[in-house]
Amino acid sequence: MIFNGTEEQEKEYLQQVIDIINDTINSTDKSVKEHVDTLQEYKDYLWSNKDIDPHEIRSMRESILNHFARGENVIDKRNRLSKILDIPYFGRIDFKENKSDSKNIPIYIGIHTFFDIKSKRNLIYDWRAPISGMFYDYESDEATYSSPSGEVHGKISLKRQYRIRKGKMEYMIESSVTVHDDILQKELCSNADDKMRNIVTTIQREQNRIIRNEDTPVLIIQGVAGSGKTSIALHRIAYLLYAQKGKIASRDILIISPNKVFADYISNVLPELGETTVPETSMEQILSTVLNNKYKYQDFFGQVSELLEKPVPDFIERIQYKASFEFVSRLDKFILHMENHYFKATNVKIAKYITIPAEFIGEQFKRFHRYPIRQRFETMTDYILEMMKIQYNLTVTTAEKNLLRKEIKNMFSGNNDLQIYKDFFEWAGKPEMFKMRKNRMLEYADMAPLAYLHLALDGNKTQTHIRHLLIDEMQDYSPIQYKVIQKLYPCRKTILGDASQSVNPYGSSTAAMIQKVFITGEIMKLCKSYRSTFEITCLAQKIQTNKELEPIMRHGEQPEILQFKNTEEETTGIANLISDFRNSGYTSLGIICKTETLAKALAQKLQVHTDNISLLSSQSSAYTKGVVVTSAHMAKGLEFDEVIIPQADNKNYHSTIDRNMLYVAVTRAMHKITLTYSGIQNQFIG
Ligand SMILES: Nc1ncnc2c1ncn2[C@@H]1O[C@H](COP(=O)(O)OP(=O)(O)OP(=O)(O)O)[C@@H](O)[C@H]1O
Repeated sequence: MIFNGTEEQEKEYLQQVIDIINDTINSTDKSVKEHVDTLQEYKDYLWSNKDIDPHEIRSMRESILNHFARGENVIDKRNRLSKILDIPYFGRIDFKENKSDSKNIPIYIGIHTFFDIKSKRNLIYDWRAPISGMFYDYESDEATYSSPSGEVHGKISLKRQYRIRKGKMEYMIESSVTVHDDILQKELCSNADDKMRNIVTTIQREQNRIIRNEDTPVLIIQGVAGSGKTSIALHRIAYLLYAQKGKIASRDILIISPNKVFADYISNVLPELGETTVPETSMEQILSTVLNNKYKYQDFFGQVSELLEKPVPDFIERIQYKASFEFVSRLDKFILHMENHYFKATNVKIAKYITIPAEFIGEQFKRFHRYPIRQRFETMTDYILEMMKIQYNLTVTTAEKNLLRKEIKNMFSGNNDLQIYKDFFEWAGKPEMFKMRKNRMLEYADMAPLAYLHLALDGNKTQTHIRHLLIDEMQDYSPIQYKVIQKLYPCRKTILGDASQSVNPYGSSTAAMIQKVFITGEIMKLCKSYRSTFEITCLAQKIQTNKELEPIMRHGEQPEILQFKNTEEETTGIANLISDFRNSGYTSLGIICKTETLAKALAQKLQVHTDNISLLSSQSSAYTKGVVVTSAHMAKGLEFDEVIIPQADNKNYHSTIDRNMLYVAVTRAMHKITLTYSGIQNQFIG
C-alpha cells in the first residue's frame, strides 16, 4: 500500500508535519530563553563579584562563549524552521534500494532538511541532499544516486509534486513524464517579479547536472537567452555551500556582475534558498583597485554608449586590438623585454670609501629573477648589504640603506605604469593604439592591460580568501581581462554567459576563448530557452539565429510590429500600449530603447501622457516593477512580462552591435512583445 496514497491523506500529513515543525519551533524558543537567562546569570555574577580569580574568569569566559555559540545555533535553526513553515516541501519520490531487506521509503523534498527528534526520522530532505538529486534526474523506475559510501541503485515507484503556499496544499500532481512539464509551464506562465526567484521546484535534468558538478575547477556555462544560466549559477552556489559545508562559506564566494541593478535583481535567490547573499563586485572595480584607484577611466557603459552613438573606426580598432590573444602575447613579450632592457645598473657610492660596482648590482637583478621586478629592489638591497657585511665587515646606517634602495629603484626605468604602457605601444610599433581621452581619462579597454602590466611588475595581489568566483555575462569580457582575473583569483570558478548577447562585440569572448585562458575549464551548454513564449523566441531567432536554441513549447500572443506616421504618433501609440498594459494582468513592462540617451528622451515625452514611469539608467541601483523605460544594455539579464521596443526602424538598428542590442531587448520579454517605429521597418525583423 502506498504511504499517503490519496490527496486527502497527503493534506492530513502536511498538517501533521506543520504541527511537528511548530512544536519544534516552540521548544527552540524555550531553549533560546534558557540560553539568554544563563548569559544574564553570568553577567549578574560578574557584576556583583569583584574579586573573582583569573582562573574562574577564564573558565567563565569559555562558558559564556560556548552558550553564546549554542544560542546562535538555536536561533539559526529557529529561523530556518520558520522559513519552511509556508512551504515545507514541494516534491516526493518513493525509493527502494536494490537490496532484499530494504523498504520503499517516501522522500519528501524541500528547501531544508527537517529531522523529527521524536520519531528519529528525516521528515523533509534538503533539495541538495544526494538522495534528492534523483527527483530532478529521474521520472520513475530505475534510479541511482551517489551517497558518501558509494553509488546506491534502486527503483523509484512514485513521484509527486505539490504546490503548497502558506502551509496549504493548492494541488498535487502524480508524476508521469509530462507532469514535470505541466508544473514547469505553470511556473513559466506566472508574472515576472522585481527580484529573480528560485526555481528549485522545477530544475531540469540538464540544469541539475550543472548545479551538482563539483569536479570541474572552472565551469564555463554557455547558455542561450533565457536558459536559466543565472538562476542555475545561483542554485549551484547554494548547492556548493551545502555540499562543502565547513569548507566554504558565503563570504568566501564573489560574484562579478555587470551592474548594481543586476546585483540587486539576483540578490533574493540565495536567501530564498536559505543561504546568505554573497559579496558582489564589478570588473571595473577590480581593475581600478589593482591600479590603486589612480586613474580616471571611461566605464564599460560609457564604451558601449559611444559605440552605439558615435562609432569611430579608430576606436573600434583599438578595442579589437586589445581584445585579441595576439595582444596578450605581445604584452607578455614586452614584460620580458623590460626584464632585459629596463634595468641599467650603475655604480653606487655608499660609505666614504666604498662603491658598489654596477656589474655586481646587475648580477643581483638577474639573481632574483623569480621575483616580480618591483619586488626585487628591497631584496637586492638586503642581499648586497649582507654581502658587504661579510666581505668588508661593514654595517651601514638606515639612511644609507634607504639611499641604496632608492638608487637601485631608479636604475629601473619602468616605475611608472602609464609610461611603460605607452612604451609598450611604441615597442609594438602601434603607437596609434593608445589614446588618452580628454581630462586624462583612460579608455575602458586600457584598464585591463594596464592592470596586467602592474601585476607583472608589482606581483599578484592574489585574493586567496575567495574560494569560488562566479562571473556572469562572460561574453562581455576580453581575454586580457580574464588574464587579470586568473592572476587575482586562482580559486574555482563558474563562468556563464551567451556569446549571442554581447553588448561588446569588438571585445567579447566566446566559451572556447575563455577555455583557452583557463585550461582546466570545461564547457557545459544549456540550449533550452525557458523565459519567452514560442512566438517571442521565433522573433528573436529571426534577428539572430542560434541553431542550438531549443524553444520551450509555451504559446502566447503573436509579436506585434506597429508602424506610425511620425515620432509624435509613435509616442502616443506607446502611451496607449502602456494603458493597455495597466488593464492587463501583467505587472512589469519594459520599454527598451537602443541607448540610454533615447530612453531618457522617451521617458520625458511619455511623462506628458502618463505618470508612474521609472527610468532605469546606468546610475540606478535597483530594479522596480511597473512601467520601466531603459536601454538594452541595462535590461540585459532582466526580464519583463511585456516588452515594447520603440524606434525599431532601419536607421536606429543597422550595425552588428545594433543587431545585438535588438536581440537582447527582444529576449527580455516573457509573455508579450510589441515593436514600434516610424520610417522604414527594420531589416532584422523582416
Ligand atoms: N527549470 C526552470 N524552472 C522554472 N523556470 C525556469 C527554469 N529555468 C529557467 N527558468 C526561468 O527562465 C527565466 C530565465 O532565467 P535566467 O534569467 O536565469 O536565464 P539566463 O539564461 O541567465 O537569461 P539571459 O541570458 O537571457 O539573461 C527565468 O524567469 C527563470 O525563472
